[in-house]
Amino acid sequence: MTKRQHKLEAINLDAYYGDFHALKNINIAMEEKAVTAFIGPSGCGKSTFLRTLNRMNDYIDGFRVQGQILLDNRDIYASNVRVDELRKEVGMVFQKPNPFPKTIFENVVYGLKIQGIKDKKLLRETCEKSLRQTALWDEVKDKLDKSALALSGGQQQRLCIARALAISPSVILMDEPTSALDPISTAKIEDLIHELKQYYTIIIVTHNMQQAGRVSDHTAFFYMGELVEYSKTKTMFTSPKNERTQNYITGRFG
Ligand SMILES: Nc1ncnc2c1ncn2[C@@H]1O[C@H](COP(=O)(O)OP(=O)(O)OP(=O)(O)O)[C@@H](O)[C@H]1O
Repeated sequence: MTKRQHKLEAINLDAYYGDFHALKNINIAMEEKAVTAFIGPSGCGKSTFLRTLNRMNDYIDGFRVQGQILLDNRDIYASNVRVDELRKEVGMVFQKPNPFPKTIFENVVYGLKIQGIKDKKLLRETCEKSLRQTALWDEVKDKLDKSALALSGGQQQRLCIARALAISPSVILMDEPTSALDPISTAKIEDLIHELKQYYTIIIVTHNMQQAGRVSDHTAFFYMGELVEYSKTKTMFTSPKNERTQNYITGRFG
């Protein structure tokens, strides 16, 4: 078997909100075309870390990082990196589905249009392909010109994933993508994650340990800004090495 590549890597990464030290010397290498889950109690730094992976925190006043994040071995915080290019490569899906108040079609092709792509055939083809990838095509193909806001919450989240896929990223960051969804919609997104990992590197923040167990290949446990343990998901849930990990996954705190 060929050795799997590391798609993303953090090296001695520290992050601060002003004086507050939110991430402490994080070292982790995340595998290509696999799912990595970030777990840990509220406020431990999962979202902060996820957002450093496409520089989403750049918008926050007083936020700064030290150390490196390598994407395909290139430091994404290097001065010559174009953040708009980075975000094309590293897409993001948020906790609450956030479609724009536009048609389904316009939502999916939004990123392409921003890039100046006007070719109608290309836009239509990309729209269909992305909606098929998120198993939404059959449900919406007859109402592409209807408002995305009329879709159910679960459909809206799959639409947001389709919107992220339309710009051909290689990494998709998901910040608690199912926490606002019912169990059936959650199962659909989990199935989707399973399909998508053939083509994409997926990093997911989740509060739901069963979900981490179901969807991820590797799991990272964070606690108070530190990466406490990182291993294959099976190993983490059957024989965690650290007592804090054990306490967390057995529900003793959280
Ligand atoms: N914009 C901000 N300004 C200042 N501090 C922040 C900001 N965002 C997060 N923090 C702090 O950084 C720490 C980590 O927050 P983060 O949102 O990354 O945690 P989390 O593990 O994702 O939590 P949750 O599971 O509740 O979403 C927390 O102490 C939080 O209060």
